[in-house]
Amino acid sequence: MAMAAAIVATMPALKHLTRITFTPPFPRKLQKFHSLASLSPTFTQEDPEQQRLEQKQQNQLTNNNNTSRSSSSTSYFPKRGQTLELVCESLAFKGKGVCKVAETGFVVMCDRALPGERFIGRVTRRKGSYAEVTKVETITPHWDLVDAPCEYAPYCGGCKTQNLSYESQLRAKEQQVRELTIHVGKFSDKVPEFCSIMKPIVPCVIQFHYRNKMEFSFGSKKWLPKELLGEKQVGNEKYALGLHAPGFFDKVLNVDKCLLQSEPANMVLSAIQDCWRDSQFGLTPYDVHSHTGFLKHLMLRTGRNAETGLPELMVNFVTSLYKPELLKPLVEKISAIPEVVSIMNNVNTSVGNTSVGEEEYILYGKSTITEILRGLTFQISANSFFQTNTHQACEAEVLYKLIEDCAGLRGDGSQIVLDLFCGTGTIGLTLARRAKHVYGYEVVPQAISDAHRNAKLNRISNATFVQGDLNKIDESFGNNFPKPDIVISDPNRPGMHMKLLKFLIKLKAPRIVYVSCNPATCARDLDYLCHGVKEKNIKGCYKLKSLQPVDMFPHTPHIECICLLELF
Ligand SMILES: C[S@@+](CC[C@H](N)C(=O)[O-])C[C@H]1O[C@@H](n2cnc3c(N)ncnc32)[C@H](O)[C@@H]1O
Repeated sequence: MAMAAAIVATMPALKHLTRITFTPPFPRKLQKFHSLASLSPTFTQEDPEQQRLEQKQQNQLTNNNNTSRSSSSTSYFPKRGQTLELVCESLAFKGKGVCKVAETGFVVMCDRALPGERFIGRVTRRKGSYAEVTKVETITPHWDLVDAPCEYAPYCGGCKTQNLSYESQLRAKEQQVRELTIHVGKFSDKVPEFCSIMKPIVPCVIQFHYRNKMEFSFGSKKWLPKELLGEKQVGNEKYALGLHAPGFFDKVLNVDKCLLQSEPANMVLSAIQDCWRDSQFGLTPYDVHSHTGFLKHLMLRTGRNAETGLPELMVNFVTSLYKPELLKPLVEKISAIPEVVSIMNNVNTSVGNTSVGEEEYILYGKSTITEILRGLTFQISANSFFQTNTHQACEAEVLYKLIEDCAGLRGDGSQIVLDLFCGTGTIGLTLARRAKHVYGYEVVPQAISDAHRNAKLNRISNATFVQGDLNKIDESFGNNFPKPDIVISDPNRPGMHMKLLKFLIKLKAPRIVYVSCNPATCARDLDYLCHGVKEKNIKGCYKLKSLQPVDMFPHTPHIECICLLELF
């Protein structure tokens, strides 16, 4: 694969606006990665391959349950529209409740059903060996019920488990990782070492205001709860700014405040909510049906000033056109908030729901914000990935400390590190101080520029970052770096591509640290690396030494895992 160093061309300043044009053709490819950053499940435009995989894994799990059903009831399959009385037993993918139909043991999945909850569900669709239901009515609530502090919690697609005690959330996540490791990863829990491999989940001490990045959508159709559906909404009252309501790609739940993001970010959100519908400004939300309208998304990102440690904020307006004069009143209002140091405009003319623009403009301040991590300073641009839980990743340093411990660098400066899916270089640069050289690979050109800038900023000269798509590697991949002693792989939710897995099996680096934000694809990839793929005549060559779940996302179904693999 020809991997070219990133080129992010900066065009001459246009009056007060700086225009940054991206190297084509990457934005099309990025759509799916960045839409995954959203909190709303409906907003995510997931890769069909990923959906097939999740479906397969779901079937594998439910098959396990469904094959243990009594033979008299194995023919049972509920009909579409049928109502059933159900009890939720546990949580599975995307936080869906796993329930069994009494006397048959047949498994159904229900969004927003929580462990212990008895409810009436209506069958909506058949999916492989199981069925999906929607909740009609709760008969008795779930165990460990707590009051959800957020007023939007019953509807919002983000915090699905806010009214489940945090201890129960942790238990459910730990159980989910364990089940996936056994059923998808094919690791036996009957062997004595299984208990020592599976580490208990690391909780997150701060359970609110932990997210440093939130992406809200502008919409022309406000989502309303059932009880308000009759209310007439005229003109701009129909407009909304918030998160997509689960199940509706075209309806937006209006939110004035989000308890997951920082206080300054909430100040910005509230300031924008106060005025964006004002007809004198002529601002319109983008309509996903007619493909008209101007405002698409609002991204708020919180960092910290490297000298003072105080919060600093980036505001990114994603619009369908480049019309900075329309944004001027909003820019004037929010630039008055002292924490706001950067206001960006990503212009996205495509009909897709992505927040990455083909062009990016600075409307106010600088084009990056900073964050401090393990004594290093990182500059982050609007479209670069950065771990979203600042406390767990940066302040308490849980995640990066665990990664460093797993990497187990000797510290004599003799070892080579390969940092796959390196983003802005955070993992590689924190390891570079103890390594001979770090080689990082990443698809987003902006993230690669950030990584170069971050290496320079921290006076690290033993790190090389290269832009390229790790799903498209060919035989030549690996020719440009020496054999690594340690591979770090930190992919997005779809996990690693088969080409990359094959490369790693052939490469045979002594150690792999696999950092994953999707325990399902993580289990699949661990299975390939450790057990191989019979049909493809690929032999696995790694032993799973430890699997450590970390809660980076309280109240949401997401789980982070750090796995250590060693060559047998
Ligand atoms: C979970 S993030 C990890 C980033 C980084 N390791 C960190 O901790 O900040 C995954 C990264 O993989 C990148 N990525 C996604 N798909 C990729 C691909 N096919 N090839 C290379 N990089 C990819 C994303 O842009 C993102 O920066």
